[in-house]
Amino acid sequence: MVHTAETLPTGPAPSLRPKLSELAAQIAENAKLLEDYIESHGLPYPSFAADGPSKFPLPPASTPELEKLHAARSQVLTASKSLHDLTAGPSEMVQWLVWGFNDTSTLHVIHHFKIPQLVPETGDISYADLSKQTGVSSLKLRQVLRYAMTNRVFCEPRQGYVGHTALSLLLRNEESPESGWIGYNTQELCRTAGTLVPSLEKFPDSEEMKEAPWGLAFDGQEFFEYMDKNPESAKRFGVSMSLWSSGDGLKVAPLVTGYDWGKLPEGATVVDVGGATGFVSLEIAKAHPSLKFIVEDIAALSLERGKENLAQNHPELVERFEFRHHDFFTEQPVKGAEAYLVRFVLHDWPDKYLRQILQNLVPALKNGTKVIVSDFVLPPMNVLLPWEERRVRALDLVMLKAYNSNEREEADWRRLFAEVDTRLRLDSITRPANSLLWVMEITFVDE
Ligand SMILES: C[S@@+](CC[C@H](N)C(=O)[O-])C[C@H]1O[C@@H](n2cnc3c(N)ncnc32)[C@H](O)[C@@H]1O
Repeated sequence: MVHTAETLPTGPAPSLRPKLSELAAQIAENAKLLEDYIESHGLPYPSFAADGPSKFPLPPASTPELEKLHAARSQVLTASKSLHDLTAGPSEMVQWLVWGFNDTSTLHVIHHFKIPQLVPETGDISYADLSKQTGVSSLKLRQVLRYAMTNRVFCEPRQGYVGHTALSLLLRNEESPESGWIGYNTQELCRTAGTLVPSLEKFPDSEEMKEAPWGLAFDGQEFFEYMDKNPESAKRFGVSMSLWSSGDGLKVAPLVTGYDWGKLPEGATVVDVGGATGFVSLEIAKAHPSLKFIVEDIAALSLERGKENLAQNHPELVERFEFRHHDFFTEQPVKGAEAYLVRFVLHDWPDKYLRQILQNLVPALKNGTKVIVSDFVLPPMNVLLPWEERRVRALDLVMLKAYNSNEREEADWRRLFAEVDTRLRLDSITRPANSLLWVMEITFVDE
């Protein structure tokens, strides 16, 4: 039986006629809830100042109030955006919407000239001194930084001097996920802003990565090809991704507990297709001592790192792991394993390639084999709160820009599995608690 963990009602579209006072009341009510929790638990109070917390303080995952507080926070974010937009009015909104590139380009300057590293952790520095150290005129620096300050990136504690805020301080460490995120977006992904229209115009139906906005921005190089040739960019991309995985989104834990691995037979082998360093399999292995794993990837470096990590940090697991170079666009070489895990891989690929990846698994499957796909399942429009909706739609848009791909709704997944092979039976599609990724269990039925 196919079931969804969450009933996703296609709710009414968010009101197009909200009332200012009702939005304000919603904000007040939910903000009070959050504030009371923070104060009564002695958590650091949110602040723009450099000594403020780097994240909005929420309790740890096991706290019973967590869901309520998450919801309150989403309500505040959603209602305050509505209140802001409604009060700005359509004409003024147009001006700001299209100026979003000012936000990105000022961050680009800040990252490029290493301003966060030049501004002292405490205290401040004059524009003149920043100019000496960067070679950029202090007038121009002031123009850029004062705009960025309207986004809480740096502050001017006294006229002509720049100091850190909680946000800019996060960028002081060049290795931080936030710095990586800015580097990747301002130097790479941002270029697709200029190539989206040409890609849609020249290649309206294309499923080829080289014809995606990314390909057009990088002389026909596909995303993965580019990353292969630019290891520094690849590293930065990897670091920036941990911004998502360290949040509640892409953690491995929900897959470990959210799928019943115990139903696999004693001693079963799980093939982790596109498994990178095998970090996902590693967590499953710790919780399920009878399972064995074969981690496959095309990236030799990832496999090497995975092997090293296992030998150094988990020698007791080495016997249960194998690492193999495998291109998933060729036939699966490990035949007859009990399960094939494809986690966070398929969403990168347009339908045509997604089908090829799965088709290459089919010759290896035997009756009863499980194919476990863990990936995004896009909710229909208007199910999520608008704030969350925006986050999800942004991800979907990035799939288009980088890969000519898209996030899929439940109906898309069903269609795709059926197109690959009618013997692939989708048994369940569930979203583990606290996870952005869903888990789809498919059984190969060949009777
Ligand atoms: C987004 S990562 C997902 C990694 C991991 N499964 C996870 O859950 O985070 C996609 C992985 O697919 C691998 N990959 C890309 N193209 C591949 C190919 N043709 N064959 C095998 N692996 C490939 C990449 O090297 C990368 O490790």
